[in-house]
Amino acid sequence: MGRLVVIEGVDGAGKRTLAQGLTDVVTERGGTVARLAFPRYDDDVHAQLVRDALHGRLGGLGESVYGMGVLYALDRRAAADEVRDLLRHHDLVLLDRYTASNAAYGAARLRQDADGEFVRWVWELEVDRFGLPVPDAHLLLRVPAEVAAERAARREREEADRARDNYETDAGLQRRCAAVYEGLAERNWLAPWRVLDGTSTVDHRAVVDALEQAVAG
Ligand SMILES: Nc1ncnc2c1ncn2[C@@H]1O[C@H](COP(=O)(O)OP(=O)(O)OP(=O)(O)O)[C@@H](O)[C@H]1O
Ligand SMILES: Cc1cn([C@H]2C[C@H](O)[C@@H](COP(=O)(O)O)O2)c(=O)[nH]c1=O
Repeated sequence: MGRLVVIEGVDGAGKRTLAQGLTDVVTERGGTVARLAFPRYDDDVHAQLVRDALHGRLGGLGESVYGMGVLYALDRRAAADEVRDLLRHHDLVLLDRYTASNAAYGAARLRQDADGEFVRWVWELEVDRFGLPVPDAHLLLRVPAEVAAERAARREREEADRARDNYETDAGLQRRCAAVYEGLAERNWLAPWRVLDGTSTVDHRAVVDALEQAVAG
């Protein structure tokens, strides 16, 4: 049975880049890695509705924090069997965002913290009610919101189809979200958290070593 590891962080923190770096190290060492990124815009109708809402195309739905939370969660619910199957066939299943993203962004939108009602609701919905696979570990890429925003803006200029959405252009939301993530990590919410400094080059070998030790220990 493989390990389920989730990468979290604000928009532009470098999650996709970290996922690729960790994948390279694990495969170099002979292991197998499967990756998913949530929302699954290419595969799931709930994720496609999320995208519409994030770009202001679903009327008032995007305003509803709980409504958005349900759509994100339904995308994961639809992926749950696939995640379980991937865990049976790979050493590492690496997720770019998962349940903690819902907790962090929703709480930040409602100006709550990691002990707030919204974070509890996400756990009740996604873990207790939907029975989603629980991660073995979270990796939080800690990056000042300004740095992440600059990276996201640069990526928007450089890559086609990467126009920033309503969350990505909201600097206050990104700052509050970074604070909620810190609270989730302090509490080891849902699973253990390891915080990585995303402002400099991440040592991918050291991260994989630490994950392997955590599994062995
Ligand atoms: N450690 C780093 N130092 C400098 N630039 C980085 C670093 N990691 C990623 N970047 C750059 O920052 C930009 C955003 O990175 P990436 O796409 O990995 O972020 P992300 O967290 O997956 O973003 P999003 O959540 O918005 O999809 C990219 O242009 C990437 O090359
Ligand atoms: C999975 C998930 C994501 N979000 C937020 C985080 C981002 O701002 C957007 C879209 O994600 P992307 O990585 O930029 O494609 O949605 C969320 O609030 N809840 C979630 O479960």
